[in-house]
Amino acid sequence: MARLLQRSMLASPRCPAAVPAGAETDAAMTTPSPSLPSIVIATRESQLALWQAEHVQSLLRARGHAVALLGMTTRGDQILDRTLSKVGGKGLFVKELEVALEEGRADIAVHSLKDVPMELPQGFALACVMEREDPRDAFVSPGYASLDELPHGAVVGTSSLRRQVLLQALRPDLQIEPLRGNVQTRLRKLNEGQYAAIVLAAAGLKRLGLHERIRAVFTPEQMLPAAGQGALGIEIRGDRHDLREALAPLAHERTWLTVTAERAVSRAMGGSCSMPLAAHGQWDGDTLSLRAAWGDVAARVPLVRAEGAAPVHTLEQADALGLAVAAQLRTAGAVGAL
Ligand SMILES: NCc1[nH]cc(CCC(=O)O)c1CC(=O)O
Repeated sequence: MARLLQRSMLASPRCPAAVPAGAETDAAMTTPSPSLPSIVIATRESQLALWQAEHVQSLLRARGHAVALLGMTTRGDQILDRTLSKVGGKGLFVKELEVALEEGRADIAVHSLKDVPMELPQGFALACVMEREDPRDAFVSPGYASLDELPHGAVVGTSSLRRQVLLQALRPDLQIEPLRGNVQTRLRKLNEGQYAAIVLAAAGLKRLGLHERIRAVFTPEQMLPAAGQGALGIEIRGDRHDLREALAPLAHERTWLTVTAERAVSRAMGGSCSMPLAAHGQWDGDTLSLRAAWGDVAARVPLVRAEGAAPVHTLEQADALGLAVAAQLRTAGAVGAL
């Protein structure tokens, strides 16, 4: 299912940040230039996906491109009753968008990198990675200010295996219950009283203007983020060289290097959302420090952790750091899927 979205349908008063200051008001900059490619963005229709697509739309418009959105529903949006890891994982949110790129109905797809499989299918490429939002996880609860305040045995909602094992490591007494759906659906279920607290990515809440729902953010020491969390990636068909130039100004080099290292850990471990895996990079000058954690929900294996650091200037160096940290994880007892 796909349809071209009208501007009026997308008006989202909750997300003023979707329009960078000055971008839409400067008529000279937003008048499409006939010499630049016009661009159709394929997007899911959750509020977060729309925010992200509109964000890219406004950045490209500010550079003189005519940009339209093509809204579509993916399998991942339809299957809401089962844990994603059981029904096919990350690819579920991207496949339909790739078909639109393949058929030329759209030119680019904007993704939360966290949801993008480590290896893109043949014929597709990541044209750029954009500046990262807050990569941390957020504690959201109407009744409690932090994880420490939760009473013994409290019910916490998350369907992420990573969050599940990391929460269990912090508080073995908690009862972790599945929680699916887009950000708004998850908040509604929390409001309905099914959970004492839930854990969500801070980035999604901030993008949707829902900062005030965040009671506490977990430090990476407490809850190591997922590879790519908080970063957006733009996917194109590999043969669309005409678009690479248009998208290059949207790239954020530091973020790209960081998430390349993080994603290399996932790739080396055969990571999918059926494997609890965290990978998070932080900079100290030109040195990238990369930490990773692996766990096994069923076997209740204690968490395996590894870390490494190296000066990183190229994507190859970032990738090598990720592979080295993955190798350490395996030495320490982590079992990859490959
Ligand atoms: N799996 C769903 C998903 N994909 C990306 C985000 C948040 C935004 C981001 O990480 O960029 C979320 C929601 C969440 O994990 O709370």
